[in-house]
Amino acid sequence: MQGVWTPDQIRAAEQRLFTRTPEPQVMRRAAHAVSVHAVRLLAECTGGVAGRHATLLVGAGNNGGDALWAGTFLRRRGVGVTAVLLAPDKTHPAGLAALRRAGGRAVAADGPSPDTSGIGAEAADAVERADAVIDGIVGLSGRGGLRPTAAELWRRVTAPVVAVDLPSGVDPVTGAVDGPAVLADVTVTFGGRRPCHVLGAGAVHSGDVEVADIGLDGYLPEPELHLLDAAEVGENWPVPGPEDDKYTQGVVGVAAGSATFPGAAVLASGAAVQATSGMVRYAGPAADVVRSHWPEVVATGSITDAGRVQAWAVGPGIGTGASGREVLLHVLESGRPVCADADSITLLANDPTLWDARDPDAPLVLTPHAGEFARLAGGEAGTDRVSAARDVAARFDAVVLFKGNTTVIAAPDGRVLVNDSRHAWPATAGSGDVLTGLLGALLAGGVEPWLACGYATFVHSLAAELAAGGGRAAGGARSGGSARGPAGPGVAPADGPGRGGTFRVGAPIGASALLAAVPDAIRSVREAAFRAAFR
Ligand SMILES: NC(=O)C1=CN([C@@H]2O[C@H](COP(=O)(O)OP(=O)(O)OC[C@H]3O[C@@H](n4cnc5c(N)ncnc54)[C@H](O)[C@@H]3O)[C@@H](O)[C@H]2O)[C@@H](O)CC1
Ligand SMILES: [K+]
Repeated sequence: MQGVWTPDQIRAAEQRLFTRTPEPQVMRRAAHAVSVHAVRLLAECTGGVAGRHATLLVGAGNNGGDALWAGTFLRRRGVGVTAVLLAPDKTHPAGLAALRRAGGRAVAADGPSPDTSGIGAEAADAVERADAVIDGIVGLSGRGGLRPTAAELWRRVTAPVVAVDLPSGVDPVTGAVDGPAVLADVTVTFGGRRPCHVLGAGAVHSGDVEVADIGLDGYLPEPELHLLDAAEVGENWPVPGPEDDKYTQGVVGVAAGSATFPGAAVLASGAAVQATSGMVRYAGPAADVVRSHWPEVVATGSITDAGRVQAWAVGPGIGTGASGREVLLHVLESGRPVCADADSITLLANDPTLWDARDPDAPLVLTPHAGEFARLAGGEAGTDRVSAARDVAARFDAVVLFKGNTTVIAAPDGRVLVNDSRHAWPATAGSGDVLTGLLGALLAGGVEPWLACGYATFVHSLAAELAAGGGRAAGGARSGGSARGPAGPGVAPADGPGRGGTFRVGAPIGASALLAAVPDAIRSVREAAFRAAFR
């Protein structure tokens, strides 16, 4: 599992590090890592390094200092470097002196300009003609969107971008973007990811995040957030062992759908079938339809005849009336782990007496989207979705999987996992029903609920991407080093509506296609685990 630390945690760790290693030395280490990635990007995007030109956007603080030192290292590789200074009076003095000594040039951002932008002609030229841009406008101390001069410079950037620490203009803590902000191809950060690299729009603006070692390891506390990787998901996805039969792997019960709306039942049951080799039971009015789609499901018309299960997935399409309430009550009283989604969340939010039916020892997972979350919480989540999810998890003693482009998974004890899918392919009707089925299967397989949410979300998101045939591409950032491709000198990036990963190839999918891709997604994470084990 990878960690994510808040700016305050990072700053405190840096202060402890500085008692052993002088601050300028740490900065040079950070800057060297930035220069390494800038060299890589230059080589990939222009086919060369020496003789190319990098432009540094330099703000008032240490983030600008990092950029200036990175420029100094680039000079040693024969790269022409121009620093555009946004606050000439406050520019990091040692960094600026070092760049000048190395033969780099510095120009003020504002100055006599041929237009009304206020950007000096030299600065405009340096930005527009750059082969690569290094964003050192603002880092951990950033607040709000880019200020006007920085925004005007950014508007002129067409070259690939390496952001220092984080893309300027993105809120370091929440990842929110509420003004102009840099869209980076690569963000080089130090010691560990910050929340803005994985939350909300910040995850997209960061592009590929590279974590450089600056010696912080021994000084960092428990991370604020956690991220899963494919290998970890694959290693822990339950598959049958030599001693297993259909019962020992855990039987999952699905209570979803209605006679008039059987789709949710088909999708949730199908997801459970694809996720587990054990047994799936379905109970509800869509039993015939479920059976016809998934003959392996043991389906019955009534929740009271469902038989024994090790976990329940309940809610999609059950309705918020009396029959839905009966189903939910039965499931909550079963004493089994429950994944409660969709209508069951609305039922719980509307009728607090339902909580009394719950066996306090049985884990409960709630999987709200924004509207359901607001109903549960009694108000909108706002921009700090992590704190909001943590509060609701503690309040209801449940694991809360708060859906969104970044899914936030909070446990009642305060642990938080995030899944920064950086694509929105799962935003399609019925995709939540698939997630519910996956989660039910993992809970029935005995996976710890917080992790089960993380594994299910990871596979769900990957299945959507595989089904869509997605990946970032033309006009956008590199994806696995491929999107911009190894273009020759002078080859412009392909046209596209965005930079920094905002444009994606692939085609929209429906939930059935997502569901069909689940086995491929599981196969892919298991392969990642296999490769990691033999690395
Ligand atoms: N403490 C250290 O020595 C180290 C810090 N590092 C770098 O230092 C950075 C933090 O440096 P600082 O604390 O000096 O602050 P920053 O460089 O993040 O910010 C500098 C100033 O920019 C201004 N600013 C805030 N929001 C802005 C916006 N939206 N647009 C334009 N200007 C804005 C503020 O006046 C702020 O004080 C980190 O992000 C990292 O890049 C690294 O060198 C590692 C070591
Ligand atoms: K930056």
